[in-house]
This record gives sequence, C-alpha cells and structure tokens, in this order.
Amino acid sequence: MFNNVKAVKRKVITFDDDGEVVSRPEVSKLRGEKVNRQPNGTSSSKHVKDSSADTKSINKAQEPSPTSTPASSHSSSSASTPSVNSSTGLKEPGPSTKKQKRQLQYQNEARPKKLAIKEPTTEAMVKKAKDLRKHRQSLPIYSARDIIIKEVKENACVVIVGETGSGKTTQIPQYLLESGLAAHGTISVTQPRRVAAINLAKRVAEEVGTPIGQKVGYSIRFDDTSSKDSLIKYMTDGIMLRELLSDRLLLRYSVIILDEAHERTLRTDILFGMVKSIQKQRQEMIEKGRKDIQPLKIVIMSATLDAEKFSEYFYNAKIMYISGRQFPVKILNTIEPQPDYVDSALVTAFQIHQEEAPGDILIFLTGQEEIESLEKLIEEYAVDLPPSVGKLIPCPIFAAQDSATQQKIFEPAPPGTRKVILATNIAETSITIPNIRYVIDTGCHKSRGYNAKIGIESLLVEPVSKSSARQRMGRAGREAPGLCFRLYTEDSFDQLEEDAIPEIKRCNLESAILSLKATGIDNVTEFDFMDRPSKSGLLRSLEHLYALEALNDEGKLTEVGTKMAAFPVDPPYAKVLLQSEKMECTKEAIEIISLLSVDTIFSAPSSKREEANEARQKFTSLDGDHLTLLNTLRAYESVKGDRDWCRENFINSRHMRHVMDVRKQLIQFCERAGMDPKKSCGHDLEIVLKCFLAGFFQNTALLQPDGTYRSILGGLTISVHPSSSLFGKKREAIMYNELVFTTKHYIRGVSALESAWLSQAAPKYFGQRRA
Ligand SMILES: Nc1ncnc2c1ncn2[C@@H]1O[C@H](COP(=O)(O)OP(=O)(O)OP(=O)(O)O)[C@@H](O)[C@H]1O
Repeated sequence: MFNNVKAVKRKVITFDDDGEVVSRPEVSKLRGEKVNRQPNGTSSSKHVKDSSADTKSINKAQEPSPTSTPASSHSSSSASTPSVNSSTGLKEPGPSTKKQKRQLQYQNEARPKKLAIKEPTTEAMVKKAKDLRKHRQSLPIYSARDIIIKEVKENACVVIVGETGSGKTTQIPQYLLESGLAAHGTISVTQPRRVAAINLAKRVAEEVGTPIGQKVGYSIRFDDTSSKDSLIKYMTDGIMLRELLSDRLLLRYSVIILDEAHERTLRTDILFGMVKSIQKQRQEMIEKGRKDIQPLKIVIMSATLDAEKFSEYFYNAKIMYISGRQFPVKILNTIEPQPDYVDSALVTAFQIHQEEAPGDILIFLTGQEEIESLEKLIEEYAVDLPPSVGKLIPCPIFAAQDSATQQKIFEPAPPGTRKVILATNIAETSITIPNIRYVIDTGCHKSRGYNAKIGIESLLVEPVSKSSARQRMGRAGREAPGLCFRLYTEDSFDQLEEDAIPEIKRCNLESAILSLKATGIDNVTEFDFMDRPSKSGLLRSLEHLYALEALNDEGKLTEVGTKMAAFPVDPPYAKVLLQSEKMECTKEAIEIISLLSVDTIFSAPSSKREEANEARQKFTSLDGDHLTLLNTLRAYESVKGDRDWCRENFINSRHMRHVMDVRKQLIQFCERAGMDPKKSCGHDLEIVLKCFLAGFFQNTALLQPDGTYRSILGGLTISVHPSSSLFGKKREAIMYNELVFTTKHYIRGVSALESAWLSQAAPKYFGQRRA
C-alpha cells in the first residue's frame, strides 16, 4: 500500500487503496467549507453557509493579488511545504530569496530546449502509420470495430459508452471512414476544448499517415487546418455552431460525432438540439425525393455518460457499451480529508517522485493562480532534490494560455527527469498526454454560475462530480498501468454528485440565443433542449440582446443581430465592433478586443511585483484599462515585439503574440463583414470608450457618496479588481468588461466615463430604466 512508503518527514499523506475507509469521513471539508488560505502559508477552515440551495462550495476567501484573475484565490506563498529531510532530501517550510535565485537558474537549465525538427517526409509518415497499426489493433475498441460500423450504418443515432482510453475518439472516426461513411461528406468529431481537438487531429493524422490538414484536420477558433479534402475533422463545438450559420443543414457532413457528451457544455447542449433537428429535416427532404441530400448519422460518445437519457432524447438511439480498458489504473484515496489540497498535491508529487517508478505526473487544480503558485513551489523545492533522484519539472496548462503554450505539455521531459503537469479541468477529458502514469486529483474545480436576475456570473471552487473524477483518473492507464491519487476520502467520493449540472442551467445564454436565432430558430423558448434552461435566464438574455439592438420588438433578429452573430466573440464585443464602424475607430476596437482575449498581457512575478508595477506605470492611462492596453500595444509595436523589451517591461510576450494572432483574425472577420479594419480615430481616444459603451452599457457603475461603486444593473456594491489601473481611484462613472463574484463582486477591464455618455450610448435602455 502506498502509505508504507518512506516519505517526507513532516508530512506524509496516507492513501487507502483497498476500499476500506480508515478514518471517519469529513465530507464537509470537501463539500461545504470555506478554506481560507492565510498569507503566511498556513490554512484555516471554517464553516460557511452554502452559496445556493443545490450547490455546495469551497470558496476561498482571500483578497486577490494584483495579478490574480477574479476567480483566482491561491496565494503564491501559501502552501506549507517540507523542510530538508535528511533521508529524502526534501525541505520544510520557509521561503528563501536565495532559493528563488537558484530557482531561476534551474528554470533555465531544466526547460526542455526546442529542437529544430525537420518536416517528416511522406515515406516517414507512411512508415509511422504502419508502425501505429499494431497499436491500433491492440486497443479494446478494435474487437468491436465491425459491430460499431454495422450499428452506425443501420441506425440514424448511436450512443457509444466505452472506458477512457479504449479508443473511441481516435478509432471510431477511422472505422467509419474505412467503411465508406465519408463518401458523401466529412466525418466531424466535436470536442468541448480546443487542446483536445488539436491533439486528436494530430494523432489521427499520424495514424492515417498523412500531414495534418489533408485527410485529417482540425478547426478551432482562430485556427483552421482543415481543407476541403479533409475526411475527418476534429473541431470545437463552438466552431460547429458557427458553421451552421453558413451551412444550415450541415450538408458537408455525413456523420457528426458529439464526443465527451457528458460534459454538457452550453454549446454541446445547443448542438444536440440542432443536429437532431437537422437530421430530421434532411430525412424529410430525402423522403420527398431530393436526390442531392444524404442522411446524417449522429454518434454520441463518452466514457461516463447517462446513456439512457441520451438514447431517449435521440429517438431511442441504439446504445453500445464497449467493455475493456487498455491498462489498469489503481485508485488511492486519502485516509484523512485534505483541506489544504494544494499543499497535499505538492507533498504527493514529491512522494511519487521519490518513491515510484518513472512516469510523468498530472495534477488537477482549480485555476491559473493556484497552478502558478504550485509551479513555483515545485521549482523551489525541487532544487534540493539529491542528484540521484533527477529533476522534477512543472509544466502548467490552463485555458487562458494560447494554443502554442498549451502544446508544451505534450513535449517529452529531458531524459532522467520527471514532468509534473499542473492542469485545470482543461486536461480532464479526451486527451492522451504521453508518459502520464500518475494522476493527482484534488477533487475540486471552478464552476461557473450565473444569477439571471442581476446578471452576475460567479466562479466558485466546488467539488467535482463522480464523472469528472473518473475522467481525471482516465488520463492515466493509456500507455501503461497507472496510479490515481485522490486527495479525498472514499466516503467523500461516494457523496459526490454523479454528473455536473448542465451548463445551460447555470450560464449566461446570450451567445447561445444569438446562435439559435441566426440559424432561423426564432422561438427559442420552444427549442428542443435536452434540459430546459430557466425561464428567467432565457428572458434576461433576450432582454439584453434587445437592448443591444440584436433583436427587434417582436424578438426577431435584426440586421445588427445577424451581423453580430457572424463575429466569433460574445454579443457585447460584437456590438462594439459594429459600432466602431459608425464611430470610425475599428482599428482601436479590434486591438482592444484582441488584448482582452488573453487573461492578462502583464506579468508580475511575486518576487518582483513592485518592479512590475513600476514598469506598468509607463503605459497606464488615467482613463483606465482599455486605453492602458492600447498604450501597451503601441509601445510593443514600436519595438517590433522585442522579447528583451517585453521581459524588461514585464509584458507576457507569449500572450502578446496570441493577441497579434487574434487581431489578424478579427481584421479578416471585419473585412468579410464589409468593414474597413484600418479606420482609426487617431488621438481622439474618448471615441473608443464611447464605442465600448455601446456594447457594455449594462456593465456600468456610479460612484456613491461613501466612495464605493454601485452597479447600475442590480444596484450591487462592486469592487475594482486590484489588477485594474483604476484600482483605488475614484471616477464619477465607470464601465467594465467583466463582473464576477468570487469573494466579492469584482470587476475587471475598467474604464472611466462621464455619466452623460450613458443615455447617449443606449437611450432605449436608460430611458426605460428611468421610467
Ligand atoms: N497523442 C497520443 N499519443 C500517444 N498515444 C495516444 C495518443 N492519442 C491516443 N493515444 C493512444 O490511443 C488510445 C486511445 O485514445 P482515444 O483518445 O481514442 O481513447 P478514448 O476512448 O476516446 O478516451 P477518452 O474517453 O479518455 O476520450 C490511448 O489510450 C493511447 O494509448
């Protein structure tokens, strides 16, 4: 049993692997307690009331740092960690500046160096595909190949449930291709996440033996490698929704595979209803004698799915259970609950590194700041590992990173070292990360909520569902047997919800409604939802779209709404782009929206926070964040994106490159919409703020006599996030891009306004509210 291993002296986490619960469970620690991480590195917990009747949350109550996201909560100096232990070489708590210096040296040495890789030749690709054939035939799903082909050919809809790693996502599209099902259209596979779409496509292209973008391609927002010759196309569900705008019957597809259906993202739920209706329409056209129309096949897939529910929704679809997994994964639960799960993850990672066989580690955490905090701690403590143990190299992945950065997790660690990937639930489904043998599951994630009455989003740390925990475990055992360390007791697991609440029941619905309306579905309240969203949520979103002039008095899509739907951004941003044409500031609008597409363009390492703040002053505009971002971009362009300049000025150059990429794409979208993307307002930047107000007039607040800000919508007292250039400043009126409840109602992307601008920006809306 794992708890017998010789481990860190100060703290050893004991795991139970035989199903016997050793201590009484303290489920509340996982489900309902507020974990309050103290700046000095200790953590305390106290009972708090659940934030809602049906969700229980661990909501960390720490004030955010200037670089933290509204939802982030973990202090970078927080986890209590081991001091040097003579037997293991690990060390006990106590930050040391000397260590931090050494950490930098280590970082430079340890980061895998990029090698110049030659493009493989066609022969090399064919050879690789041949080599992979044996592996393909060894997958559990292979024995079901013929029956899968038969069932998909004979049925309009099929639901396939098979263990994680059994081969569903990589093999089934190939089986269908080999069986001739791509003769009349492409086989599409939708994924909730872009990192999965990219990697699956790359893998399947290798297995097929052609370069990516030919037989097998992928399409994600701002990056499309597929071509008209692509027979298998991996894509995000968002891209599929976008394609519906130009191909209402999705005629270019013969089969649509909706993968990871258990995730129930808002977009996937909309797609369920759409493809169901499209399949029916295509069938009716065929029955009426249309020779040019082919039937559409739908395949629903997941390892953790309520198959009966899906079957019922898709006209009693055939259910196929594919048994068998490739390699076993042993689950180890902690014997005691672990209230400070970041600390526990750190200790467990070092325990594994010291005691277990080679193989990389994947840790699931809740968000960027928590990941960056653990990354630093691992780097700091790994320095003191004895040379015989080898290096432990942290490798973060989270949604705000650009795709190229996310791809780094797939690069092999240098020989003799061990990689530890620190991920949010972005890495929870679909992907195979080579060499992962160990998974550490903290049991928590950040869950998005939405209060339709006041239009506020929340992002709270909550326990995962059983389905998520199983998916996390399934990232191991794909190339060899694995171990999954759950940082919660077995009883805690038993008490988790089976599945997460579908996003459609807890999210802002504006984008989804705009997509539905743009594809001709006017009566959205009657749409065939698998689970109905709340009436108040639907109504509020309809009202907001009306205020944005996307809908007319009858709720029908206006010309503005049709144009807005064509932009790959949320409705308020799309409105800003359209408004920028009238106000002649499209260049600036595109630039600021691109800058807002990353979490932040500034970097502020905790050891150099003051220096970073000082550097930032150079770009700071008294008007707030929008123009500060623009100033930074101008400065960045004047030095042609020089990396040394970025480093000296604490600008995240990777994020800036992503910004430039998004800007390029948005320019193309504007050109397609017949706009001139170069139209600039020059130095009259007040116009840019007025333009943003046309999309964000609902996100405004007025200064109160007591010095606080009160939101115009909902009358909430809101706080400017410390990362904003208007933090601590008082302005008569402000506008913001984001309002999220974490520990307070925090706003980000904040700029100053004159209150007189409000009624000019949205006379309909402000007129109504005064009446
Ligand atoms: N990029 C990759 N590199 C190496 N092996 C891979 C890769 N992608 C897939 N594999 C191998 O193929 C197997 C099947 O992967 P696939 O994604 O098809 O499984 P799955 O059943 O869809 O899993 P999940 O339910 O987790 O999405 C993996 O277990 C792994 O052995």
